[in-house]
Amino acid sequence: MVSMEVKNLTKNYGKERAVSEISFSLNAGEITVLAGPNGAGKTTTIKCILSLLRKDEGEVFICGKSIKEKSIREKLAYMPETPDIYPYLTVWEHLKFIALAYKLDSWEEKAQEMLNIFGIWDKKDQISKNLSKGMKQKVSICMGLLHNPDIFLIDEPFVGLDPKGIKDFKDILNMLRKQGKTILISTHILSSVEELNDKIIIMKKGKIIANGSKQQLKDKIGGEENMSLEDIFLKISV
Ligand SMILES: Nc1ncnc2c1ncn2[C@@H]1O[C@H](COP(=O)(O)OP(=O)(O)OP(=O)(O)O)[C@@H](O)[C@H]1O
Repeated sequence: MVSMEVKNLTKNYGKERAVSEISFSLNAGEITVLAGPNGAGKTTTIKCILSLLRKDEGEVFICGKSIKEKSIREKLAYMPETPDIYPYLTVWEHLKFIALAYKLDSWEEKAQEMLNIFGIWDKKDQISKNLSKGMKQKVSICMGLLHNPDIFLIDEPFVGLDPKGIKDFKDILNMLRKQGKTILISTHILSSVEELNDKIIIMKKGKIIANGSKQQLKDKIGGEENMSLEDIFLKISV
């Protein structure tokens, strides 16, 4: 089932066209990997979807409804590459902030469970300024999960996480997929999503140059059976 549809999205920075009339859809219960060389337009695309950047043209629909409706935007969670957290709030206050913003009831148990999964429960009263980069990333992930959104847009999720953090986050992504959530992961580290993709979208110079399952992309280039996602990407994008 299609849960998000992007139609003809275009974004210019001044005279430079960063994203050029791209269209794609994301399905519920699937993980889509958004890949592309530096400057391909991946972050611009995600930020336009979230209305963090004003798009020049195009429309985004969530379950058939325009993303312009505020209530629809609450279905989304964004996990940026650089954790967007407040230096003088404690870890727990960040989660409380999300609970207040989304008017959540009985959020504490879930918040505690998530902090435990990521091994940062003992940091709950620490101000975020003093956390390591990976710990900040974990707080940002917990914030994204707390309001139980349906669609996750995630930029470089594994950069900065330690091996256990990566494994825990992969387990969470798999669980969300099983729950029927929609997940878009933008990453350069394709080995990290080798087992974690249903569809791959490859962008280059603001355009989509490939879109399909790993098998479909492999067939497109006549690749060998055991070809890795990284090899497929390099063959298509270079
Ligand atoms: N604020 C900005 N002002 C002007 N140009 C920008 C701005 N942000 C991005 N660009 C340009 O838009 C294009 C797409 O950039 P974008 O950051 O979306 O690419 P990306 O695929 O996310 O790259 P990376 O993998 O390096 O993070 C690039 O040519 C970049 O220089």
